[in-house]
Amino acid sequence: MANLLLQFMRELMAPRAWFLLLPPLFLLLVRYSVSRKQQRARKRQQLDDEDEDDDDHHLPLPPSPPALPLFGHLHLIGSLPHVSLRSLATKHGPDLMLLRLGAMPVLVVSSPRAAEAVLRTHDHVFASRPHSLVTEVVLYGPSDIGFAPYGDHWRKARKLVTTHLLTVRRVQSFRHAREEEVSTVMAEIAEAAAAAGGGAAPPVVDVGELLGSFTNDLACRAVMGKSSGRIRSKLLRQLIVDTSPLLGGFNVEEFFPFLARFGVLSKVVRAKSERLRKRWDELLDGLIDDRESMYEPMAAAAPVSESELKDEDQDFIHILLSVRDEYGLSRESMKAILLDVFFGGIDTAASLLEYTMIELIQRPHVMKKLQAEVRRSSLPHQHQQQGQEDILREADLTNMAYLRAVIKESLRLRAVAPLLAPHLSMARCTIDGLAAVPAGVRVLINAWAIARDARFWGQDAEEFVPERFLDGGSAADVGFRGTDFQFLPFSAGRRQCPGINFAMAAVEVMLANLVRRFDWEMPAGKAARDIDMSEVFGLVLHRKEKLLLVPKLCA
Ligand code: HEM
Repeated sequence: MANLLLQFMRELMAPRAWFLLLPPLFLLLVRYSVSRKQQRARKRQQLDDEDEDDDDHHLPLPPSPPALPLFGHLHLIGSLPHVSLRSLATKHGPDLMLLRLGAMPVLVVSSPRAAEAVLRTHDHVFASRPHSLVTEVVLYGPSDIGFAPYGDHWRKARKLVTTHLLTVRRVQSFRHAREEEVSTVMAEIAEAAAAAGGGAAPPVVDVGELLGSFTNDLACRAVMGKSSGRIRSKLLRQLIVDTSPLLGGFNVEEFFPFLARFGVLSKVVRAKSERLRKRWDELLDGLIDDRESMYEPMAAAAPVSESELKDEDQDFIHILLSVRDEYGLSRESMKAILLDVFFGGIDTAASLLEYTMIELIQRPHVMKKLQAEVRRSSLPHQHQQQGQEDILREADLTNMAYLRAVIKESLRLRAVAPLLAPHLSMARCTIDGLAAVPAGVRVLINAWAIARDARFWGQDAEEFVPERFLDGGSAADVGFRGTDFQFLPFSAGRRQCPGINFAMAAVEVMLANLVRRFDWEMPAGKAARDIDMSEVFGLVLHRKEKLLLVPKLCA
């Protein structure tokens, strides 16, 4: 896809859609030219009406680049929207910029000051999500947390997740599961590395695949108390990859809701989403049925509250079943929440780990420094359990400041969710006394651009320099928990990611072990600087190519 305009043309060229679209397109063009002026006049009037008693009522809308009729600014957005939006913002709105993608108004936020206004000062106004046919179908309503509009359902579901599923205590209770999974991955890599002896070609490991199965198995153990098995694991990861672009918020039918109203386009999108939902249904119903068949007889014999569940029964499905009545949870809501956990838990952490490995392999001095820290601090043999790989445990990581700095730097430079998730303005709002944002505007916070902006990070903003986060470094006091608006990998405010602890625990222990146990090299004939960094945009950014590296067992 060269850009969104091309994507639009491609949807139109779908064999069944083309002829059916002619009459609505014609009507659309007529309607568009007639109504454009009226719309502008109405909008101006609306702003004036809303603000009769408001000193700010003469505030302008945020700046916009010149637009095309009908398409608005769609033609300016390339296949990596966060990159296009950064270039546009530099020229037209370094803090705030108002675009029109088709018929959809979009506010682009590109500075910490503007991000703070949206995510803290006016959080209550911007805490909703735009409606989309895709989330309506794939996420059952949406009955999940991540895409639900702001309101009672979202509040309840969010409370359930933050007080029952992703608490600090619960995340700690998965420590053994994490360590076991790390141990399994280390054994697999060690086996591959050992196979290289006796003159055989050096083993090449698909690092992305290993990390993907690691985060996948961890999420499965949290959700259902055990790994998913190879086939389910593959199915799950493929489903996530297929869903991510649709949830990224750059879908044609969202730009042209009036086209969708004519039916044809919405039918195409609906059919695509329904196929996806059917695949999710099969998987999630299977998982819930499995656990329900264990839980129901237990609950019938002696009803158990969540606090009475034994540790080994504290998987998410079990907990959801035990609080089902208290929260009035339907089967659909349960599936939607599980989908959020899989979606949030698998791809994001795997992607972060993969990008971190690339940064390390491309910067041997950083890799050496990190290896020195994890190798110095390790006390592996005291912890080794029978039949398990000798790994660094989570308790060994407490004082590893460089490990944390490397992960933070990776979160900064390689934001896995570059535009966070789309927000929606629920009412008209004036920002910083600078500009007025109407109600019903989709809001994209370009966390990727903000985190690479030399105005806030210095001249080396585009460089991978973990030292900036160490004591005495320029960003020593900057954290990712939503109080520093130049660094928002998990966002801030009401919609902030509730999975931070879950993600960070997995990433830290895995990265520490990957670099402690092995030295990593590029396959023969390849140089680290040649790693292909082409990416596919979605809610989570993916690299297109596999990351193949050669592990060498460290003596
Ligand atoms: C490196 C890992 C992760 C990153 C970078 C990340 C990032 C994000 C971001 C940027 C958002 C959107 C915030 C907004 O719209 O303002 C989000 C939302 C969310 N994340 Fe994460 N996430 C990660 C891991 C996880 C994990 C492990 C889980 C669960 C197990 C999770 C569950 C969620 C949920 C449920 C939401 C929706 C929150 C809401 O709308 O109220 N995430 N995450």
